[in-house]
Amino acid sequence: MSTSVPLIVRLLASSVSVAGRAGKIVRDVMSKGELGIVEKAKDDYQTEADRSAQRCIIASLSSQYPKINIIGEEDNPDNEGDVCSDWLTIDADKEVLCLECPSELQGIKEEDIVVWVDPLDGTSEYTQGALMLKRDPWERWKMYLTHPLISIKWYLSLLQSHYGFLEHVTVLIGISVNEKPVAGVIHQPYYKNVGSENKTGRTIWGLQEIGVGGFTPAPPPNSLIITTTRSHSNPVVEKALQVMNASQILRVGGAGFKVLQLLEGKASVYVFASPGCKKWDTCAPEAILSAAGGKLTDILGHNYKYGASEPRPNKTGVLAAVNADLHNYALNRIPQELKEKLANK
Ligand SMILES: Nc1ncnc2c1ncn2[C@@H]1O[C@H](COP(=O)(O)O)[C@@H](O)[C@H]1OP(=O)(O)O
Ligand SMILES: [Mg+2]
Repeated sequence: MSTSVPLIVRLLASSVSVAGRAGKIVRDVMSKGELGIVEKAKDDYQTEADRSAQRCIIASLSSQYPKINIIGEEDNPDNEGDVCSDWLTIDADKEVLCLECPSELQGIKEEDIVVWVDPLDGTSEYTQGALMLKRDPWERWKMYLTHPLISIKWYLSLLQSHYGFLEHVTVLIGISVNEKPVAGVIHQPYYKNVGSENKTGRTIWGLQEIGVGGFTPAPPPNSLIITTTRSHSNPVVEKALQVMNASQILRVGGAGFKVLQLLEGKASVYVFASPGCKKWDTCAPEAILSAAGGKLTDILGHNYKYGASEPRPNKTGVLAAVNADLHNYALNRIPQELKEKLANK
């Protein structure tokens, strides 16, 4: 790859390619059927796909950009296994390589960059999707036949919803400079491909001042549709949803997938009034959403910082919207008392 291409553009192009490779690892681990699930903390799981996809991304990026600080969700002593040679990806997306470099980012050096990697956002949805994919079709029918109270319609919708969970899974690579997310990649390994011939997923990228690519963003819905967690709710999260006066609430997995819903016009605001998300969950989604004209902050309206020494947890939740007006609307609806509760946790 030519070094005459500005660093940030090269890094984004490399991240697009390696995210696709990591997505293939995520699918391969699922196909082999041995997920190797470990509970890292309460309700916080890790699988072989998280571990291998992270090793692929970090080894590939650090071999090309040795001075960049790369921080991954699965950075821990249990994740120091070998990196297969065919995981090492030094390709760079050709379309991204042709992008103009934003003026503010022209002179930056590797040392100024921190990359936040979530190799598999939506681990709970990945493991639940696996449950239905793995089960032998005959076992499934036996389950139906031996439970006469389960109607065929109910059974089919259960199957559908479990398959659907896999679309919530994403690979996230967020690029920050001077503590601010400036570029990012969201790769969806199972985009419209469960049971179909398309086995490549899709990759969406964003770059500050330039915009987003990989798909065309859609305008927001006409009424207020909120997207939020399906697996990490609690009474404070529910209270913050209630006050929004929304016409519909979508409950889906993963920070990456929720931001995709905003960009695709399926929802207009993402509300999560709880700790739980970490810097690697929000860096790439925030960069892409901002490049598309949206805004992502905590529930108090403050920006998260993405310097290497920042604490990993996003303790004061997530509030994101497709534009500043909707963000402001949602911010004003959240009661002061709820904001204080989160700030003092
Ligand atoms: N309580 C929690 N414990 C662990 N991870 C959480 C928690 N809440 C949120 N997350 C992370 O933030 C993402 C978005 O949250 P949610 O799906 O609940 O909206 C999750 O996919 C998960 O990332 P990951 O799947 O990478 O561990
Ligand atoms: Mg995550």
